[in-house]
Amino acid sequence: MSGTSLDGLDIALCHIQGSGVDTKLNILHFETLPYEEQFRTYIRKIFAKTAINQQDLCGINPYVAITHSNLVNQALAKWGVNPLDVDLIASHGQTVYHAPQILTKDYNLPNSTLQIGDGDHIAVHTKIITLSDFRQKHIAAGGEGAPLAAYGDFLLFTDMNETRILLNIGGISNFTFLPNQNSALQGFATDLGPGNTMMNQYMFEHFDLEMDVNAEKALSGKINDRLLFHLLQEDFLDLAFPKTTGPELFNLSYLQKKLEEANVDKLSHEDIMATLNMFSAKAIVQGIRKVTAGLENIAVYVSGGGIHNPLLMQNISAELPDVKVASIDEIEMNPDAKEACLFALLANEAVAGNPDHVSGLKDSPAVCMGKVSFPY
Ligand SMILES: CC(=O)N[C@@H]1[C@@H](O[C@H](C)C(=O)O)[C@H](O)[C@@H](COP(=O)(O)O)O[C@@H]1O
Repeated sequence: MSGTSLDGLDIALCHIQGSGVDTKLNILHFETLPYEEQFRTYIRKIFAKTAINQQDLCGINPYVAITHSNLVNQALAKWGVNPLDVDLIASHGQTVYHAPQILTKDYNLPNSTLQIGDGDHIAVHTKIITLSDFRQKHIAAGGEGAPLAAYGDFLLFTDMNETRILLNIGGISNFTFLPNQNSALQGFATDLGPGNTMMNQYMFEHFDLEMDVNAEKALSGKINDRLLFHLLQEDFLDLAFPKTTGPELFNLSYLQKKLEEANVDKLSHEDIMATLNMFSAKAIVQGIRKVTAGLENIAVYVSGGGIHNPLLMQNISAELPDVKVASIDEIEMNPDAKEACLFALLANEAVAGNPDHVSGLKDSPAVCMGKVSFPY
């Protein structure tokens, strides 16, 4: 899995038995192998941009696949695993544009999303059968191509008594709502708004750093309430669930527009980072509050890069004093590995499962996803 933050490729070697609610998934190895600067520079040329050079897009598609193959081969060598012992690769690829109609407002064109890193190249370079391009069938069957985490979350983490919110804070934040098994409610998943993406973009632009490590910058700044108020004025945040978004909306132009609307000047970079941090927390908490009203025995289990931002986690917990907020570690899943594992599970469902397994989910079409590429 490679997400919006462009930090590296998340590689999970999973041993899977069974399918559907009987799936048993064990993580044998997990590692995030960092990207080199050249890779990030190429992706940034086309990532979430409306105008790009087509020759770049054409070449970056196999380049992503070859880079990912090399990283997978490196990981297997490091773990002492023979590629012939690996049944399948599930490759999410790299999202370069995510365009639901709510973003484009062009209703002649369907919802769309584009993940590059061609599966045939991965199969040939790793000699492992590869499933890729998971999001297209979700759209073909009526969805927005995301969040796909719903499927794995539903199969692996539904609990008898506890109502669970599985919150993933990547570049964009999303959650899967999993009512307990005795509830008449149905589970579903939705994006919420920015996770780390605006903070990361700001750090890159002004400090030439990939992220605000340990929230150092945000912790030394002061929240500007006017800017925060304007950041929160966005139609997307008020739309009904489910909905999806990306850095196509939540980016530095968005921040610039809000700075002008708020008419504040002389904010330090640190103040802006403190405000962006609270903006992500509030967008997340507002989303959670919409589903928790009137419910008891709720736990929020967090995964994704955001869990390493102490201020973000503190801001979220402080706004949810009546709800248990914990790392997804607590229900025996590595918070960094979760999304990679979920794609392994999707691939398992495609080859051994049944679309009916996920028919209990609301607003997530009951389909098996992924396209098959053979090495020879
Ligand atoms: C359209 C798209 O690509 N969405 C992904 C989003 O997909 C998850 C698996 C989903 O569909 O349920 C992911 O959570 C996030 C993680 O980002 P990173 O933590 O890797 O930065 O990136 C992107 O928004």
